[in-house]
Amino acid sequence: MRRIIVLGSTGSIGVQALDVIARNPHLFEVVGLSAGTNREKLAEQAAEFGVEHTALGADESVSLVETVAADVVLNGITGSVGLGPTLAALRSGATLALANKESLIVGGDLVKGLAAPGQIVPVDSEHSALAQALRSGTHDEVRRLVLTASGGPFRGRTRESLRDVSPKAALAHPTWDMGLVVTTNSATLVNKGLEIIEAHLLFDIDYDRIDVAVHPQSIVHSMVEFTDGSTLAQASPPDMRLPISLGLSWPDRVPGVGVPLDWTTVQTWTFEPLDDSAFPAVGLAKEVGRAGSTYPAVFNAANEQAVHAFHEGRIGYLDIVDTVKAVVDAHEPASADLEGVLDAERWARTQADRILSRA
Ligand SMILES: NC(=O)C1=CN([C@@H]2O[C@H](COP(=O)(O)OP(=O)(O)OC[C@H]3O[C@@H](n4cnc5c(N)ncnc54)[C@H](OP(=O)(O)O)[C@@H]3O)[C@@H](O)[C@H]2O)C=CC1
Ligand SMILES: CC(=O)[C@@H](O)[C@H](O)COP(=O)(O)O
Ligand SMILES: [Mn+2]
Repeated sequence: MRRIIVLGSTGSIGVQALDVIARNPHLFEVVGLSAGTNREKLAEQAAEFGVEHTALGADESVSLVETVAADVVLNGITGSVGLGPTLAALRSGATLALANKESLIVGGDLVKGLAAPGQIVPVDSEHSALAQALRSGTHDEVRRLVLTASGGPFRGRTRESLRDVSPKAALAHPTWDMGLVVTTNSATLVNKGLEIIEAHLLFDIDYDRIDVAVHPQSIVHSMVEFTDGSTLAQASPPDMRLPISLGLSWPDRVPGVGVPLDWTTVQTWTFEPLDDSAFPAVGLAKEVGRAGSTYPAVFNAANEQAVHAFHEGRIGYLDIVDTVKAVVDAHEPASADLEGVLDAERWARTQADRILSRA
């Protein structure tokens, strides 16, 4: 029986994690829950799962992780505000089931330096797929990683045709039902950029050997190409409960958690290259990842500001990545210790807000 803390329990990842747990009471027990502001839903969940310890906000989430003993902390918080809870989870010695990719990306070596080997289990679907495929070979046998991308709701469009797209259109993800920020990031392809940095940090593969293939069906969740020319892909219908369950029970699988593919009906899986001119965020993220230091934190923080401005109707879709690029270009890297990262984030948010107010 594993004791689980679910951070961000009221969100898309959190609710699906509780569904997995509710269906497998012989495997998991919830010992702590946290949310941002949604006190009512948090209280309902605590009552349903008989949980004594709850927290609201990032600071209380840190205290929760520090005071409640758990085997696994699932970080399903959205945004880089999840950094403190990620660091606390690693310090606690629990396994960190990581959906909150932002904390790894902004924390970089800081997060990696705290993590024992195998302590971080990725929940992001692509990285879960890679982790599963990587069980089949050694690090030296890996030639490259290929992350699949759905392409988002604007796949096939030119940059100019995207100038006036609405927030509602950006939230119409073709294959996944997720929270507002990650869904918007899928529409700009910033999500795939963040995921390249996440893959580099998790699996120690250099950026030249991490590629993206657009796969609109979101059935193949990513692939590992090995040195002998063999490629292993992980495939399953798009349902986050599978990678979430692996995050909670790694290295074991939870029987029945997902519905397998149906091989008795005709289906077509397609793959195509990414259009870098319409979606420059992936190339920019690779540059940022290569530059390292405080650049990834700045990239992410500027994006978070821009995404919120877009949904408040203050800027257009194209302004999101244009703003991120302008902030990254203006950044002077600093030491990437915790203070340095937090300073760089504050600087990036202020800088982004200045640019956004003129957009
Ligand atoms: N949803 C998905 O399918 C996938 C998500 N991810 C990643 O998982 C993470 C969560 O995404 P998702 O579930 O979609 O997001 P949601 O917006 O649906 O949920 C976010 C959760 O974080 C909580 N939260 C927000 N701010 C704080 C804070 N300051 N302190 C504590 N909790 C906070 C929210 O609480 P409240 O309800 O009170 O606001 C909510 O529970 C993101 O990093 C995302 O990129 C990765 C792959 C797939
Ligand atoms: C489900 C998941 O892992 C998301 O991060 C997903 O990858 C988003 O889809 P895109 O491929 O459109 O970014
Ligand atoms: Mn993903």
